[in-house]
Formats: sequence, structure tokens, C-alpha cells
Amino acid sequence: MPATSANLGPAFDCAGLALTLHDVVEFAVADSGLTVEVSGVGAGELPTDERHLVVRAFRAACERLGWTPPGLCVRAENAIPQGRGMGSSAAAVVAGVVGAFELCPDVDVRDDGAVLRLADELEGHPDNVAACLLGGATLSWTTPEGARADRLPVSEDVVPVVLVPEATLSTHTARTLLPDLVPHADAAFNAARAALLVHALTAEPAMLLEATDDRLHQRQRAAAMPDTIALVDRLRTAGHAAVVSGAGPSVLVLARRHPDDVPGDAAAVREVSGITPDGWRVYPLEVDHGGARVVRVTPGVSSS
Ligand SMILES: Nc1ncnc2c1ncn2[C@@H]1O[C@H](COP(=O)(O)OP(=O)(O)O)[C@@H](O)[C@H]1O
Ligand SMILES: N[C@@H](CCOP(=O)(O)O)C(=O)O
Repeated sequence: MPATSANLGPAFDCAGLALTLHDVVEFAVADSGLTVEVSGVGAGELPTDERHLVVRAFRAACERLGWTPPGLCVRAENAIPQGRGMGSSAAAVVAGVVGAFELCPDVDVRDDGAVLRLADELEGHPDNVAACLLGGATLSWTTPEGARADRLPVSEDVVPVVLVPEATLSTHTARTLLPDLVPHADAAFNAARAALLVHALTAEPAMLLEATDDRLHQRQRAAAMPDTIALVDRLRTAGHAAVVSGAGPSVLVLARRHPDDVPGDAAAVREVSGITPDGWRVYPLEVDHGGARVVRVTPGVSSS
């Protein structure tokens, strides 16, 4: 399951980008009971019972499918930082829902529309789950029948860099900081940037700085992440398309590849690292174009 960065500046709750940093979750139907093993991020901290988010999502999907497995084993190897705005909860939810659809004996072909609708219901917003499930950059929207999403072809010149602080911020808390009403002028400002963002991401990365400005959510959440907003401002002043990643407190920079860059060493990434204060981890990543990936392992056969 890929990490995801939502909003991409102006496209609040409707744009997401899948990144090459992954949680790997294994499921097996057992004769009885529940076992949950967690390694990597969250090991020793996350619950290993029915409260585990992957298990909750798996159970919700089973209920939707009308299936009750006799027992369940879940093994998670996590790399996505949690509570940092990199879609860790969306990855857990998508893992659980996809796991149930894949294992349910009554499902012949997984219906990704149904997976997306349920994952959105569980997560509360469709942007991260859409990008996690489908990969690439996604646009998502809600309809009376539930969430829908589609992918955008992202320009090869876009290099996503995520800057992750020590501090955490729960998405739930960050959402309580948003006002119920916004000025019409700010809504129009964001609508223009969100439309431009599609053009910038797919065809004209030089427009990314202008296309990633926001008036609807970043400053409204500043009190909960002042260092994040300060870093976004510093990077933007230096000409980098920096935004709050998801609900924060990480920062996403949509850097650009330069024709003289050696593969794996973009000058823009070095510049961004140089501006980033000590104590922040720098993740130079790529766009994950595939999204959630399923590998079936035959029971009784081990692989290395
Ligand atoms: N891989 C995971 N397995 C189980 N629970 C998880 C996992 N990742 C995140 N969570 C749960 O979701 C919470 C973080 O979710 P959230 O506040 O939405 O932040 P994020 O931006 O990382 O998605 C964690 O504190 C934990 O309760
Ligand atoms: N649109 C949501 C995105 C939350 O992303 P996360 O990675 O922080 O869970 C929001 O801004 O609340």
C-alpha cells in the first residue's frame, strides 16, 4: 500500500498523489481467532486486536460482503510514518478492504468502485484512499451513491519530496480546526488553483508554484503546526512548490527534474534538503503509478 499526500495545496479533499513508500500487509484465513503482528512503524504501539485499523476495515468489508471468515491472521510491515499527513490511515483502511475483497470466496473479480466507496466511508474523505488504491495522481469526488475517482497522467518531470518532522498531528484534530464557512473570494481563489494544478501536474510543471497556493485549509491549521507553515513559506519564497502534506504536519514539495540531473540526484531535491531544518527527515520519492498491489501466495509454500 503506497503512502499518499492529499490536497496538493488547493485541491482540499479531492486530489491525492501516491508515493513510493509502502506498508506491506499479509492476510490469511485461519481456523479460528485473530492474530495481528506489526513490524516497522507502529510496532509496540498499535493495538494487535480487533481495534487495529486494518482489522476494523477488513471486518467492515466482510460485513458489506456478507462473509464471516472463521479466523484471521494479519501481518503488517509498516514504513509509512503515522500521524504525519502521509496517508498511513488510508493505507491501513485500503489494505483491510482490499484484503477482504481478495479473500472472500464469493468475490470473483474485485470491484474497485465498491472498495473505494467503502474505504471513503471509513476514512471520511476520498482523496488519500483514491490515490492509495489507484496509484498516480488522483482526483476524487463524492456523489449521492458514494465516492468516485479517476487518475491523471503525471508529468515525468515531477519529483515529490516529503519532509517529515518529529511532531505528529492527528487528521481528526486537524479537521476540527477548519471553519464551517469560507469567503467566496477564497473559494474562487482555490477553484482557479485546483484547475491550474491539473494542467501543471500533467503538462506544465513550471506552473506548479502558482498552482499549489491555498487559502482554504493550510493557514487555518497553522496554530497546530507553526513550524510546518514556516517551512512551506520559506520553500515557496525560494521558488519551490511546497504545500502541507495532507492534514500535516509533513511538507510535500513538488520539485522538478532538470535536464542536467543525474538519475536519482535532482538538483531541486538537494536545494530543498538545504533549506530544511535539522530534525526533519527528507524523503526524496517517486510517484507510485500502480497503487495497491496484491500478491497471492499459495498456502504452505514459502518464498524468500
Ligand atoms: N498501518 C497502520 N496500522 C494500523 N493503524 C494505523 C496504521 N496507520 C495508521 N493507523 C492509525 O491511524 C492513525 C493515524 O491516522 P491519521 O491521524 O489519519 O494520520 P495519517 O496522516 O498518518 O493518516 C494512527 O495513530 C493509528 O491509530
Ligand atoms: N483532505 C484531508 C487529507 C488528510 O490526509 P492525511 O494524510 O493527513 O490523513 C485533510 O486535509 O483533512
